[in-house]
Amino acid sequence: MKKNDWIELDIDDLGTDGQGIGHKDGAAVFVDGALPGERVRAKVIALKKNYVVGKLEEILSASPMRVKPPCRVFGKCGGCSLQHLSYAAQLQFKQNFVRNCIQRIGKLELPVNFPLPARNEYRYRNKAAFPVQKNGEQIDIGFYAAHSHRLIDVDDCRIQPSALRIVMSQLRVWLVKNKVSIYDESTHTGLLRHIVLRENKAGELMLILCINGEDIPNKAHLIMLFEFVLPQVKSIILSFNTKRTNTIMGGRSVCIYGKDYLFETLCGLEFRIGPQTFLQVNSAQTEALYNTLLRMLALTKADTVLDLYCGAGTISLAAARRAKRVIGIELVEEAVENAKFNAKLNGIENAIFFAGDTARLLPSVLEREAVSTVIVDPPRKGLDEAVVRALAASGVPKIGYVSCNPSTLARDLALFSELGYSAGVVQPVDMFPQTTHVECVVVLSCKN
Ligand SMILES: C[S@@+](CC[C@H](N)C(=O)[O-])C[C@H]1O[C@@H](n2cnc3c(N)ncnc32)[C@H](O)[C@@H]1O
Repeated sequence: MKKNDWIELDIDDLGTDGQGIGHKDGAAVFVDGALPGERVRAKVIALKKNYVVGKLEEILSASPMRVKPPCRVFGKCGGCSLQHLSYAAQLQFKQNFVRNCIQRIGKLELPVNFPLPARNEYRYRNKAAFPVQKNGEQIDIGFYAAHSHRLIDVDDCRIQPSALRIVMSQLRVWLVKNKVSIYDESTHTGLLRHIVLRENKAGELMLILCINGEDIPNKAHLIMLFEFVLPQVKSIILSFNTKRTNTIMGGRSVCIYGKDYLFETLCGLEFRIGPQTFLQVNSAQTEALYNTLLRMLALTKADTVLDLYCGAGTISLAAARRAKRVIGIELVEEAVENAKFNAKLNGIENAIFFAGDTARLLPSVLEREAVSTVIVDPPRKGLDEAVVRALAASGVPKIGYVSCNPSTLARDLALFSELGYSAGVVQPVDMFPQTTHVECVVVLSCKN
């Protein structure tokens, strides 16, 4: 095979980013947009050391699992990668993906259940974050194309809140009328960098403008555009981010309209959520995730629970109702303030929270407290090795691991297994339909 060759091949697998994988002349060929069970014609566009990249030119025989993607920028935008696959087949893909990670990375043989399906296949996200770029005279607001910083302009996104459309059009009016300058990452000049929208289950919205500066022009006009047209906007925040960084939010923020928080109801509890505070992006499915974890942990009023990476205390407070006592640890101070507030708001008196890095705070907490169960819900990079070693050295009887990345989960389970823990069944929970992402819950028990 050489570049620009036309090839025909059968697709027999899906890659981690949702690309179809077939084989030709002994090489794996990755073809974006092709599905297992299909015969396709592709043009060779790159020959890498271990694989070939083909561009889909024609589907010669289509998979019965193929569906028509509803989004007009599907295939261009780097957001969703599975809109062309039926939802049932997406779930099957996710189960296989988790199983492969556990076997290949973790070298473990664990039962992996079929994923709990999401209640909504579209419009399920409660948070949208869009970069803004100047494109000649036009302002592009949207998503980056896959593996690039090239922006695909969008006026709606099918997995985001439906209010997004109106938010985008009102923002464009304000941007143009007030000649708001747009951030240019190559020169580190210009004001507006990102737009973030959060929505709670009641449909209330928080709009966050991430700016490279200290203020925006004509705030009154911006507020007026939302106050009358979209009264669901309860909060407008400026987040100051003047660093040369890919991080979206800056460390400081100020509320210029309404309140600097939204309330969300999860598992029958109320949570105050600030602009910096992590919240699972699929609120409806978050309840399924937490209920799955709590069912698998089977907490009793004798348990002292340590909830690591606790965010605004959402899991902690749901666990506190079933346990003797809960201790939460979280890096972001605003989230910890919200967690403390949320405990009071819900009349929960058996939960306390500490702000700081888990690896730093963990040893002293484990020494002080007779912890019977630990919950970990780390970011995608998984657990620091020091955290796994500290937990294993403490001999805590039970660990509930919530993971948004099956690869790092498998790596961490392997280390726990070496250090005397055995993992039970892995339960994937689909929080992210139309994408290859999947959340997993697994409970580990100390063997001694
Ligand atoms: C996947 S979220 C889980 C949050 C919470 N359990 C929930 O369900 O909403 C991971 C959390 O870990 C926090 N975090 C990241 N690094 C941390 C660290 N080194 N120590 C403590 N918390 C950290 C993040 O701020 C975030 O709130």
